[in-house]
Amino acid sequence: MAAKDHQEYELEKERLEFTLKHVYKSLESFIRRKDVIDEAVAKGKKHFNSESSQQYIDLMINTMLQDRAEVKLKNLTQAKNKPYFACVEFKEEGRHNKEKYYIGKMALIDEDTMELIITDWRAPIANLYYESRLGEAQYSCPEGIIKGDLILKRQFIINEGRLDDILDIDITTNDEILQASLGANADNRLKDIVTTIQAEQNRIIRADMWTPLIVQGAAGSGKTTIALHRIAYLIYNYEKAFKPENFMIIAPNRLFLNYISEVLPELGVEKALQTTFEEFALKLIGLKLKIADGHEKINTFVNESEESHHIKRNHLMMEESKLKCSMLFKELIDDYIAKVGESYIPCEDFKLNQITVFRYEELNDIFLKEYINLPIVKRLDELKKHMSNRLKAKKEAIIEELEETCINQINTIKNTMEESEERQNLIINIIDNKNELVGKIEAYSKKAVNEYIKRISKLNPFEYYKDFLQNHITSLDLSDKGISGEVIDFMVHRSFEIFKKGYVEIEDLAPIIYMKYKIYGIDEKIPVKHIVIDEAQDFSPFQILVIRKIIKDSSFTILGDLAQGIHSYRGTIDWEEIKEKVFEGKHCELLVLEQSYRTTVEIMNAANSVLDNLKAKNFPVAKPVIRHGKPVAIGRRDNLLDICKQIQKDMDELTVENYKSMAIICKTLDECRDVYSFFKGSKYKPKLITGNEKEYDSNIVILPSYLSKGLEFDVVFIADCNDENYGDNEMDIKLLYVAMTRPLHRLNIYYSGKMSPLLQGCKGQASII
Ligand SMILES: Nc1ncnc2c1ncn2[C@@H]1O[C@H](COP(=O)(O)OP(=O)(O)OP(=O)(O)O)[C@@H](O)[C@H]1O
Repeated sequence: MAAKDHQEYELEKERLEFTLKHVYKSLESFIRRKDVIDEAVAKGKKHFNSESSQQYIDLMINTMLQDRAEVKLKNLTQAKNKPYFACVEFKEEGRHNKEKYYIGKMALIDEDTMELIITDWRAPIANLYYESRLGEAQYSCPEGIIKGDLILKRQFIINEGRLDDILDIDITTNDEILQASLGANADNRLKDIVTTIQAEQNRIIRADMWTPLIVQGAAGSGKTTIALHRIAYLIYNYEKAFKPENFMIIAPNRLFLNYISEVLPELGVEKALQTTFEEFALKLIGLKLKIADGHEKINTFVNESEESHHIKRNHLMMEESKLKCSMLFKELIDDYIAKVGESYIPCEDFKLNQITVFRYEELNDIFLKEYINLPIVKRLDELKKHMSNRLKAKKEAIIEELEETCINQINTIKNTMEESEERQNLIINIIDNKNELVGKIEAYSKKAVNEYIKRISKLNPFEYYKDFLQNHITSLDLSDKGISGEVIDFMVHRSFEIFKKGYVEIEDLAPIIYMKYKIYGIDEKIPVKHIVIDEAQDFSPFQILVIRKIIKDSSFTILGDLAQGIHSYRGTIDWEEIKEKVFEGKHCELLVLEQSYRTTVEIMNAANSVLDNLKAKNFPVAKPVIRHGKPVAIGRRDNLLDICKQIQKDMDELTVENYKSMAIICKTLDECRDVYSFFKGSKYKPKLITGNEKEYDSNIVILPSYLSKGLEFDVVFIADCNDENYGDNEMDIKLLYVAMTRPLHRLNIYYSGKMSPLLQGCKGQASII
């Protein structure tokens, strides 16, 4: 239905004009205001005098105002096109009048009358739009729960300031706008979904900031999208307490960060921190370490050959990763650090001038017991205070004793000798000796503590880690923990081979940070209050624990999908472990998202049938939103070359159908390279993704399945899905599942030779091409 056919079209059109008038008015006033601020900042910078603290404060304030004005201007400019997307009409209990609230991406208030013209989607009352049905409804806000009657829920389609459609809705799921939005084609970036956030997603976005939240969400359930909306929501609601820089997203790689980079600015959030675990870890460790390319390892695993020594080596590499990422490894490091502590201070008494100030046992007791909760090096600082205080008291007593001895000696001389030059010289000698001794004691006492402490040899965290591997772990028998000596020997040997080349692996980062945390303490100020971890199934509990320990008092939103855990050998296989080991019994919410929005029923059902091959499943299966499309196409071709030729033909047809983004997903990087050599001269100019790209800037890509996680495309071609590439094992099942859940609209699977047995379940519903 066109907007004009709606019975309240004139009324809504008038409202839109009224709103736009205010948007323009506000925009003009902000442009003027910003000009003034810009001038003040420019002046402040030009005449900056570092000695004047007032000038510094003024410049800081003006720069902050300038940032805010920029965001506001950007929001207002967006609002010119689409000032709001919905409205609710609500009659609060006990009030006579009903009120209409127009909900948009930002709030707008008439500064003369203080009338609320647009309500921000993050405001408490906007909850009515996302979660309530018509009739009795309520929402909670800082003042408590507000009850009343929800009379109207209306969506608007507004483009470039023009009212194109009006839709009165009740049930929030499955509405027309959601269908239209899901049916649209993907460009190469994730987008905001404020208009169509679903109730189950809304609950996650608005969940309490301080309760750790884990979200197990099926492929395409909107985890990444809602993680970003949650940040925008928290920044809005905690605006007074926190700045955007207090929020940090940790994602798997730079390419992914680039892919999601437009959502936050679209939501009016500019400065939230975005990083990968590797970057974050390297900064914290502070040493010049290089990280080995993690994709090589997964590529080795997915490339598994039939040769037994390769199978064996891959198995040992997986066991090594598993061990380094396990909580057992953390406990072994704890034991090692306890041992380091036990022999840390010199095994000798602390003396001054042959007089014992502290016995070694006493010192060690203070070091090991009194300050056990401090990092080792920080304990030394406390120990130094004890030593200095005791030394000062001891020194004063010694000097007093010397003074007394000196006086006694002089008195004896005076009583036993006649006044003479010799007696005078003797007394002067005694005084000089005493003064010299006092001087020596004073001088030595100044450096005695430091000299004692200097005898302690300190290693840097990486050296401690190497020592732990080489000397501690090799001396242990961990067979009762299921770790064979062979795995330990392999781990140590392989680790040192990598270290010698100047690299560490991602698995080494959490242990090295943990070493630093326990031995040195982390002094870097990390001003982060809330951490969002996306694709968290690829993070080990140990990694998350380390983040939690070093960014104290921060809260967490952790989102992932165990079904996509292709790095499960170093990731998480059960959220309960994170609840127990990372949050140590603290109340922690685990929410599940089953509904999947990305793809069609046909594609999701086919992907689910692949997942059915997994023997042990500890996660709910994705349920597609009702959106039908073409059946999944499966076809056999003679070889990879023929598959490429077929894909090129498909691309020609699908381009005519207006599909913009397409991906050819292969199992391995080598296979991707082969496919790329066929396509690189073609008009499609695809980009080969190898895992080290920082920018996501192409509509047609060729990539290995393990790098496709998190991304989405209008069309996906899987090549080559034969029984050699995708066998009936956990890794292959997950890789194929990830690849099959990437398309929005179309999925064509090609194989040469024998079809993968994993496709048996979906073959019946597929179209054979
Ligand atoms: N409420 C919604 N309204 C409209 N689109 C939505 C909604 N929720 C999710 N989507 C769309 O579904 C797709 C999948 O979202 P997203 O990538 O955030 O899911 P995900 O759970 O992180 O997926 P995966 O784990 O498979 O990478 C995106 O295109 C997103 O815009």
